[in-house]
Amino acid sequence: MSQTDNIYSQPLPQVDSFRFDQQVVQVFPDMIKRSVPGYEKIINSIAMITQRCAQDNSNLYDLGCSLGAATLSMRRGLINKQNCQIISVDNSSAMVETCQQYIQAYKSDVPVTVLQDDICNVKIENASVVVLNFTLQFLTPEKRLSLLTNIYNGLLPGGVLILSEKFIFEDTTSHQLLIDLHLDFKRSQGYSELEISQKRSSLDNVLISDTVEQHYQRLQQAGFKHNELWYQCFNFGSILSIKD
Ligand SMILES: Nc1ncnc2c1ncn2[C@@H]1O[C@H](C[S@+](CC[C@H]([NH3+])C(=O)[O-])CC(=O)[O-])[C@@H](O)[C@H]1O
Ligand SMILES: O=C(O)C(=O)Cc1ccccc1
Repeated sequence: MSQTDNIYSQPLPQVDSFRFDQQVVQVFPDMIKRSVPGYEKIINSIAMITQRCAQDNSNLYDLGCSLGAATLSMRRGLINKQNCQIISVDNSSAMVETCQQYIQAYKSDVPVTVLQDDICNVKIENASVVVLNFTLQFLTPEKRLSLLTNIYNGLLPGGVLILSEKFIFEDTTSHQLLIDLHLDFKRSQGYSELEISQKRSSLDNVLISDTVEQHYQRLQQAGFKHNELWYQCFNFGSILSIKD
């Protein structure tokens, strides 16, 4: 299945900006598991949140689905729900192609549609669960509020948004320690100093993090009144937002 991520293991003459291309697709499950502390916990919890929050006759969205890990988790949470469908969206053609294969590999009665599109162009409608699992951070900051507003407007009463992100922290002492702990996590997963530093420069200006407070503010501006951090490990975490 997935290969070991060694994309940044050799010195590169020039480190290009990070892209979700075919090379990344080939190692993606390994890369994300070894780079994001708590990733598997969040993926597994998405099934539990879905089981409790999905509504009969509704749509569920996985925005920035990559290879569909969150889609498959949502689908596992949909047992005993009637007439639900999942719409999974990613703008990387390489991701979408392989995602289709992953989804088809597991049999299920729940229909899944995988779309190659910018998530900013997708109309969210009749939604009970929307997942943004480490995707919002890759959108230019100016586009973030309108996406969240679109999601809020497309959610049914009682519908939820699961928003997972890499955070920054206003308190510089806490910020530095949590960043260092993330680097320790990557070292513990077998990444070398060279891999860590080349990956970091490839993500410069590509992955733009906000503070938890900035997320709360933006979610409130979008209309969400109930926003709570339900999981955090170092500088990675996930917010659950509920529409009244
Ligand atoms: N504007 C956009 N429109 C559509 N897709 C986008 C856009 N910008 C970025 N993406 C896509 O968002 C995904 C982010 S990865 C999500 C992991 C997944 N959710 C997981 O639960 O495994 C997170 C990470 O690698 O840290 C990539 O597949 C991009 O192509
Ligand atoms: O690798 C990192 O340092 C990250 O911040 C997380 C990540 C994981 C997978 C793709 C891009 C970023």
